[in-house]
Amino acid sequence: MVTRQDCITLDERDGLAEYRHKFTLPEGEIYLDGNSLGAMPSHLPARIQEVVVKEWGNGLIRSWNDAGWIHVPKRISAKVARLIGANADEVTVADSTSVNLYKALATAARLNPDRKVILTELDNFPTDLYIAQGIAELFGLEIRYVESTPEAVLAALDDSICLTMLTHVNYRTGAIYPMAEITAKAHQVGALIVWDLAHSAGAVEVDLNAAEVDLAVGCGYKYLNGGPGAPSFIYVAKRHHQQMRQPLSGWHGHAKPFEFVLDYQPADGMDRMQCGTPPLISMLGLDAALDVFDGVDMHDLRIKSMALCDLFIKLVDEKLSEYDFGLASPRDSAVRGSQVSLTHKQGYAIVQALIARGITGDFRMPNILRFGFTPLYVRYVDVYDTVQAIAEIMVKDEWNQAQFLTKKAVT
Ligand SMILES: Cc1ncc(COP(=O)(O)O)c(C=O)c1O
Ligand SMILES: Nc1c(O)cccc1C(=O)C[C@H](N)C(=O)O
Repeated sequence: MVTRQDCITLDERDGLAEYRHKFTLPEGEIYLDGNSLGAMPSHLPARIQEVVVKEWGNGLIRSWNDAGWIHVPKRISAKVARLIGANADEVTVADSTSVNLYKALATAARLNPDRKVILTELDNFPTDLYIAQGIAELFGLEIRYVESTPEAVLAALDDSICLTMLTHVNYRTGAIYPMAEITAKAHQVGALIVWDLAHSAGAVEVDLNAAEVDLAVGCGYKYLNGGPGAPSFIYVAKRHHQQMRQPLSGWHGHAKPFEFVLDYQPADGMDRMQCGTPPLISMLGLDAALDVFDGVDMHDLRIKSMALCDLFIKLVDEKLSEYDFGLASPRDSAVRGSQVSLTHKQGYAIVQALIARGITGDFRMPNILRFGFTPLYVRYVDVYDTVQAIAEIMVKDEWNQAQFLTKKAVT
């Protein structure tokens, strides 16, 4: 049996423990939803204040040059690139994940014009599917949906596929696809691949270059902690840069934006993936947030992430065996991201009861209780206290109250 003291000891020995102090979390709260919205790095308010008051308020339009605003996307891109195994000139930060998916899918479709099928997975995150549906309509493509398993995806890859779009770490279960194997098979049949790294970047080790990935997108406000609605990133392998054309041909993606010429002429490299004026306040928030990763070895982070998740599963086995919980995530940490999802028919109410106790996870339809373990700020003792709290909620039927049973509009 794992004791609370065992967990405290693990925290004392944790090489990443000091990083928790770089975040501001509400006193007494256990936050297990960094896979949806990352926690706030403590230095962010001062930096945002400086951006607003000094750079905007005082520097006004001059700050594009004086404060270097014009170079911000490039600076951030280099920080993101390190976390996903890419070169700095293969990444740019702009827009939302949905918009970057739109650009990525359209770019891939144009790079492979003779093929007619987008291959994707049934349990992909809805925005990915909706964007693919929009692209399919525009380009006259067909979408083929397969079950969200590596086997189903590998079996469906044939020479009709134009592009494959998959989310590397499944948002509901946390299952990880074998990126290199699937990418290699896609290439064998002449298809391109677009990976969504929303639940991977900053949470698991990703090596886009080693896997020879064509395109990828990812989110700035989850494990990268950039703040609500922080811009996202897009990656395109260097070998596609010459031919790539994205459809959102805005002036920030123009070769000479300040010459104000009549015709669109795409900029070289990833600048081409820009569209309009970047949301600077948000961008600079992400820029500052990424500094938290300075000195973090992604391998160490992954080891802690796996240990937190394994501990959670072990404690669930020990303390919750009589309450009809299921495990929706893989038991094998090698194929599981930085989250663990349980199933329970009263999942929604149990999550609400936990939130009322100051422990934030979330609920995903139809019956999934989702717990994200962000290794930079979640402690082993938090894992213990969470499972202990679930056990108490079950023993006392604490979930069975009107305010926990009524679904909220946004969760
Ligand atoms: C896999 C995945 N892709 C994309 C998104 C979000 O995209 P956007 O930031 O455009 O809302 C999410 C979560 O919101 C997600 O889980
Ligand atoms: N992006 C979100 C939002 O605008 C509102 C509420 C939640 C979110 C999320 O990020 C959800 C998240 N991507 C998920 O994995 O379910």
